[in-house]
Amino acid sequence: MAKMYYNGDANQSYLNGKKVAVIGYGSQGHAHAQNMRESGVDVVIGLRQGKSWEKAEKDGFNVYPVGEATAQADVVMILLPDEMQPKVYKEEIEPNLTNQALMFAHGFNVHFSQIVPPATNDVLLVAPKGPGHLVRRTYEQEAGVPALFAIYQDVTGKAKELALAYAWAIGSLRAGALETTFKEETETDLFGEQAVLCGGLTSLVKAGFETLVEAGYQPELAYFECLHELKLIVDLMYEGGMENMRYSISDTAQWGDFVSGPRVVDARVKESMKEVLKDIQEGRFAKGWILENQANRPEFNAIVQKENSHLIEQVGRELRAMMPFVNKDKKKEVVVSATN
Ligand SMILES: NC(=O)C1=CN([C@@H]2O[C@H](COP(=O)(O)OP(=O)(O)OC[C@H]3O[C@@H](n4cnc5c(N)ncnc54)[C@H](OP(=O)(O)O)[C@@H]3O)[C@@H](O)[C@H]2O)C=CC1
Ligand SMILES: CC(=O)[C@](C)(O)C(=O)O
Repeated sequence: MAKMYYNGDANQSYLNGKKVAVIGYGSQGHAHAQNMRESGVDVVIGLRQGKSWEKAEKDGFNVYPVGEATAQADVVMILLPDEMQPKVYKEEIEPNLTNQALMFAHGFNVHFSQIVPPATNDVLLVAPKGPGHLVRRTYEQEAGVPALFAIYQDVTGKAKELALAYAWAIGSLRAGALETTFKEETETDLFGEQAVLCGGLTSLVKAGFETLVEAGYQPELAYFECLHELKLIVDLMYEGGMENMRYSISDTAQWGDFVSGPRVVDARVKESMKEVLKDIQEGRFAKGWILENQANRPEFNAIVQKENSHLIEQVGRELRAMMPFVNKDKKKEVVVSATN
């Protein structure tokens, strides 16, 4: 087993007296900034004028243009959208670099040479293995999201100490951190989000939903069966593996799992996964994503429109509106129709 790092492995005072500039205040940025502040770290935010700037100010942070935040910091954590990073780095971060440590939460731009850091600075990543809003929510629950960390360049000899102190400050060492490389983090993160977590899962859920609806079953029933219940099943796997989930479901469901699962996700699926991984490893995915953004996202925007109008999304919106507890973190007034 690889070595996992936990709270006791970090020099928790390493960031004392140091200023961390979090560049970006979105999914990851708001979580890192708020968690670090509560861990006693001096945090400033680097942004452009806009909704994030207003939100960060409302959350009590000192917000500066990216260059100014970079210039005053000892550590710069870039939490901008991957496709925005090269331009902002070139125009606003690089000109303000002296000896700051440069940090990322995903290795994409360094690994695919969209950002070439100076040889004079520590360069590292701390990548929580989970959505930013859960990095924040679990921190508040005295828990944390596990993270990967990688050292790309260690000029000071302190890069690993910084990585562990940072992972501690955002709460990830409560769950554990694993050392990796920029290449391994980038390739596995892209693969996981494409073939399993997001791409694979949404395709499977939609296929299941469409199969039931096309066979004449009620869309609401198909939603509950193929999407809503998924969280309940995955929660059991999260808590105790597939064994725990299988313990909790019926033996009928377990038998169905064993005899039908491999028919749905058969050998062809694994072959497709290997092709997806190869596209990532050989840079074809990265090239396509970079070009899509350079062309101002024609395909991306069209697919978003199509996906959001899928029947499963329409049905889901209606059902979730009647289940405000589903989004307990979002304040929703319960609209109780006269017919309820
Ligand atoms: N989302 C996740 O859960 C995870 C993300 N990551 C990585 O974290 C990094 C950040 O991703 P994520 O948090 O999802 O990003 P988001 O899209 O959620 O947030 C991006 C932030 O950057 C700001 N921003 C965008 N463009 C600019 C600009 N030109 N100048 C200044 N600020 C700008 C946005 O502000 P504005 O309001 O102005 O648009 C926003 O605050 C990425 O490298 C990603 O791969 C890693 C693990 C998980
Ligand atoms: C949440 C996460 O880690 C992802 C799916 O890789 C991402 O949002 O980049």
